[in-house]
Amino acid sequence: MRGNVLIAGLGLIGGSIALAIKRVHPDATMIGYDVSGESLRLARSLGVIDEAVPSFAHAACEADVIVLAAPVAQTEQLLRELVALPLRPDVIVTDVGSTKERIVKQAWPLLEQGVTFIGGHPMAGSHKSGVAAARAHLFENAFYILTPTEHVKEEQITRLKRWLEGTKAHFVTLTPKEHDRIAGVISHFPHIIAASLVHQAQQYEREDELVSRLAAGGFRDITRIASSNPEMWRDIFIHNKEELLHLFDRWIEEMKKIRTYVADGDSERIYQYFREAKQFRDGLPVRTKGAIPSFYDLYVDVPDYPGVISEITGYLAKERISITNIRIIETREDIYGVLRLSFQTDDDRQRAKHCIEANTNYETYVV
Ligand SMILES: NC(=O)c1ccc[n+]([C@@H]2O[C@H](COP(=O)([O-])OP(=O)(O)OC[C@H]3O[C@@H](n4cnc5c(N)ncnc54)[C@H](O)[C@@H]3O)[C@@H](O)[C@H]2O)c1
Ligand SMILES: O=C(O)C(=O)C[C@]1(C(=O)O)C=C[C@@H](O)C=C1
Repeated sequence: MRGNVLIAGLGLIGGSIALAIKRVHPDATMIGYDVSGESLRLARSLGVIDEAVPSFAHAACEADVIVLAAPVAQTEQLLRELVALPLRPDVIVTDVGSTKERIVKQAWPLLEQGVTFIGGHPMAGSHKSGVAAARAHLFENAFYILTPTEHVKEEQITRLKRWLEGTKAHFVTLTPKEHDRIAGVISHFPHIIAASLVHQAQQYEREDELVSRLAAGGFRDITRIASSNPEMWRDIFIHNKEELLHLFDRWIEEMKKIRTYVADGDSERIYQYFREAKQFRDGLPVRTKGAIPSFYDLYVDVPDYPGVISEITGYLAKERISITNIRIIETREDIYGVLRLSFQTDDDRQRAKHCIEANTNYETYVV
């Protein structure tokens, strides 16, 4: 498709959307706007956008598609600005914000003017921020929630999906309320838990500095998202306040329950608690990205000697198999460690498995 696509907010998500659109619509002109001149320059020099503009209003009036990709409070502000502008009559305005009710409410005056606004939320991301972390494939296989109101014609929704087909995401339509309720449980609330675990460790650290030095595997896994952008999460918590307050109450009840089992030394209930959680967690779809991103991981039991990682990566490089991530899991006392290699596709993972098995005696396994 041809046309001017304006991305307002050139961070991780705005940048990734721009790259995804461009790979399927090379004739479209990707125009970028950001309050940060630095992000704008970087987006231009990385080839994420074709043109960088200093004025949102001017570019918005010339755009065929407008993607609002700033933090949610700023997205509301951008929507207020759009209401006062003479936009093209067939423009599609969408956003990528992690909350939907307040944003869609803010878009009402636009909808009343007959402008197409379709709320959106690609349900994948990272704790990293900024355009340097943007990737065209970030949303592959992820759920991409759309929250159109009854004002929006079906053909406009189809047109937006066509623009976004390079994301290779699965589109799902929800009401803004449903969206905020579900996102509250599986995305927003977990971020407060991660941050609170880090606060707890920090308080203990004041008593014993070994705490952070020993913080390994499990703690790092469950708190990864505490490294996310605080500005973005502040705004999400302000937006989704009602759902989150409800979740705090339920969580406190949940903690009281499991606390009682532990206080009573009730081994059966404690076991059941973990078992039921494991069953539900293990049953979640693992090959689709989304709230829980899927990684094509391969685990390798490796002896702990210098050079073992370069030995393995060397074999993979010879067969031109690219690794997206590499990590030694847990510091263990025994002589074997577990190396976790992540790949972009299942095919790469299978090839890597055969390659390592053919060249070494190390055991490999897929979880
Ligand atoms: N990070 C994630 O995992 C994730 C996933 C899905 C959706 N989202 C949503 O996407 C949006 C962007 O998040 P991100 O992770 O890309 O953040 P980011 O920090 O990487 O990028 C945000 C960009 O917006 C710019 N910005 C701020 N105010 C602006 C304004 N008024 N006008 C134009 N640009 C402005 C910033 O300078 C920055 O470059 C947020 O609404 C967030 O809720 C984030
Ligand atoms: O993977 C991460 O780091 C994320 O936090 C991504 C995540 C999520 O909670 O799943 C964060 C916010 C979004 O709105 C969508 C995705």
